[in-house]
Amino acid sequence: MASKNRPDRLQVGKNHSFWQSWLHAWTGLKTVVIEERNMRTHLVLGAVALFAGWWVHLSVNEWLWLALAIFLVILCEINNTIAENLSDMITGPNFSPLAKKIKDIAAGAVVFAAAFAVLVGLVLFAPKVWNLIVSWLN
Ligand SMILES: Nc1ncnc2c1ncn2[C@@H]1O[C@H](COP(=O)(O)OP(=O)(O)OP(=O)(O)O)[C@@H](O)[C@H]1O
Repeated sequence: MASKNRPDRLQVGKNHSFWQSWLHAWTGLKTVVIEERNMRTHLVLGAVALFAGWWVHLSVNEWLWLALAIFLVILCEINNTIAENLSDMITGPNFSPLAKKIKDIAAGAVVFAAAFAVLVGLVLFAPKVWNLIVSWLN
């Protein structure tokens, strides 16, 4: 079947419009959220951090650091999912030392970004929580 006559779900050629590109990107994002438990965990923790930021009245700069930390973790998780799917597509259910290397490194990037997020969280929230505790005690 000619590429441009295929139903959308069988498309293999280039997108025909910005809208179609956007729709496929949106489908990709939904797929990561639906298929990856870790992504849902990151989203919940990110939402908790955003709520905490609203609660302690972060400044504009602090919001930017928090947003950077959340976006980095999500980007790395998306990247991790791409690496997992590519590996699975190539190796299938077989053990492959290269697939292991690729998946472990991609997972390492997520841990690296998560460590940055924890650091940002500590720098932003620890002093404010400490001040709150001190004001409650006095
Ligand atoms: N085909 C394979 N060959 C060798 N090792 C593999 C293979 N598939 C998975 N592994 C190992 O199992 C681990 C987990 O696999 P995979 O990343 O597919 O699962 P996951 O639960 O989605 O991981 P994550 O928690 O990073 O999202 C990999 O990091 C890798 O060490």
